[in-house]
Amino acid sequence: MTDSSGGSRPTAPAGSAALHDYAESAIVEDDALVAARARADELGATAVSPAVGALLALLARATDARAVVEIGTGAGVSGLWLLAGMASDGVLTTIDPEPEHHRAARLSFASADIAPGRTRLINGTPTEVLPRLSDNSYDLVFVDGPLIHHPRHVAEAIRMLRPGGVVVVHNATADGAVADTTRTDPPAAAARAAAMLIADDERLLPVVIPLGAGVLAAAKAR
Ligand SMILES: C[S@@+](CC[C@H](N)C(=O)[O-])C[C@H]1O[C@@H](n2cnc3c(N)ncnc32)[C@H](O)[C@@H]1O
Repeated sequence: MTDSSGGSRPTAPAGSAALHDYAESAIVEDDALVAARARADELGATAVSPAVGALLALLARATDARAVVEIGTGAGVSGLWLLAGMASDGVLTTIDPEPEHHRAARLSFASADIAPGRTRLINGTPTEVLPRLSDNSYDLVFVDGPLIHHPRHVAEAIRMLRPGGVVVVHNATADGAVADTTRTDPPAAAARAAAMLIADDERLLPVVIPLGAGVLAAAKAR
């Protein structure tokens, strides 16, 4: 899905906004993703940007992911990207409390010819559902629910990750507020608390990736 055709590929100019634009415009989404993105817009379930999607696929492939948990299904945009990078027999477990979002995601998965057995959609709030998922069992956990719940979701994600697994937190900088010590509002505090849970865990190797709404990724020691 990356445009490697040469002639029409944008060149990378200097400057962080231009670099950001370049990173996003270098990714070309297929028809199923374009349709899923339109469903997400209709529902107001803000989807990951194309570059964040490509990063999810890359991390799924790098971890040879067979068991992935997603917190916040939306209309299935990030799910499609995760499935694109996962092993062909991998299963995506994706959790969302909104039945309408799951209906849209089912359409998105079907229109991309994803076999029904490769997705497990769990309707419920992640704080109720996650404690039922096993410790040390998942290759990748993607956290993309409401920012205010990130600390609880990240704590569960760390517990569920297998050694060598990767946690990916979306909207991790709260639009940059996480670095501004004067910001003590609940979203900024939640983003900071989630980041500290990761920073304070010696088993985790973290990095902040300035793509889309800001991504924090961390690999668990083997
Ligand atoms: C940003 S959207 C997810 C977008 C999706 N990951 C994608 O990129 O296509 C956040 C999702 O979290 C769900 N959500 C709402 N309330 C929630 C809650 N209390 N806990 C977890 N998820 C919730 C929403 O229904 C919404 O679908």
